[in-house]
Amino acid sequence: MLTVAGSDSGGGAGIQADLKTMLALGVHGMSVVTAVTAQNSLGVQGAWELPVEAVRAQYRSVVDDIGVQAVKTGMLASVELVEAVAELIAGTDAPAVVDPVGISKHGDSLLAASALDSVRTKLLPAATLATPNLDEVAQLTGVRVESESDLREAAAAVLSYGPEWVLIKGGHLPGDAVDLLTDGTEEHWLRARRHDNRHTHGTGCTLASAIASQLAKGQSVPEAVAAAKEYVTGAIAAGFALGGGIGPVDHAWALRPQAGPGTPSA
Ligand SMILES: Nc1ncnc2c1ncn2[C@@H]1O[C@H](COP(=O)(O)OP(=O)(O)O)[C@@H](O)[C@H]1O
Ligand SMILES: Cc1ncc(COP(=O)(O)OP(=O)(O)O)c(N)n1
Repeated sequence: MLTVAGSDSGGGAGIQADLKTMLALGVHGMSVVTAVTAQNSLGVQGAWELPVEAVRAQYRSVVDDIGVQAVKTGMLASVELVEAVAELIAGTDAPAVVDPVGISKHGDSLLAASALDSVRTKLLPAATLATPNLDEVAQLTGVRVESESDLREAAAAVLSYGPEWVLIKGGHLPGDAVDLLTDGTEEHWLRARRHDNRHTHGTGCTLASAIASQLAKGQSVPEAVAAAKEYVTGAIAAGFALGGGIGPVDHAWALRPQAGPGTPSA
């Protein structure tokens, strides 16, 4: 499986979260790095994009020789990278999970405002599944979700840009962690108990790469999302208290059920 995303030096989100998730779920992980961030549990201290040429070359190297069963996209940073990646995934015969990463949990921008229109008109139409969080829904569609009852309106607004499926992540709402998956016909509500654990850095990347990993194994979109929700919920429950701020989820939780949550060493 292939992730096209930014690097998080702290290892909680981005490429690092994606590769750990793929390993935990038993698929071969490959990566196209779009940007490098200096990032830790306190926030993003710096970000540098790679040239479009470097992103295209990484993608072609992997796809033309090894092949891919599923692609996941994350931080794309700029108009140029969004448009190049949209073209690459549209030309690849594999399901694409698009996580339209806009802003980190700490409020740091990971996408230029000027790129929003390209996300709407080029990237989302190339997606098998888009997985926006509530801030990204607001940025992309103007719909402000304040409760579970607004999730349908948000899903319809995102679907109008052309992805086959959308998963609206309600993780930022109070109460249970409820997400809505729909293709405009079928509706699947995914509900998990909210874990009162502040160490949730990387939840969105982890969920999207878990979904793509399950798609790579041949599951349908609803099956892949259900399995991925279970994986991310376990990873949040076991989250690590690393650093002085918001620590990462525990990507390896399912590999060491005996160890119990929250006992890692950096
Ligand atoms: N505290 C929590 N307990 C359980 N599940 C959560 C919690 N926070 C988020 N989730 C779930 O984690 C997944 C990622 O959602 P979210 O955190 O909203 O994404 P993002 O990282 O993109 O902001 C969703 O399935 C959401 O419901
Ligand atoms: C390099 C990089 N990519 C994406 C994100 C956002 O990740 P996400 O899973 O949404 O987690 P939070 O930032 O919300 O904790 C990132 N931070 N860095």
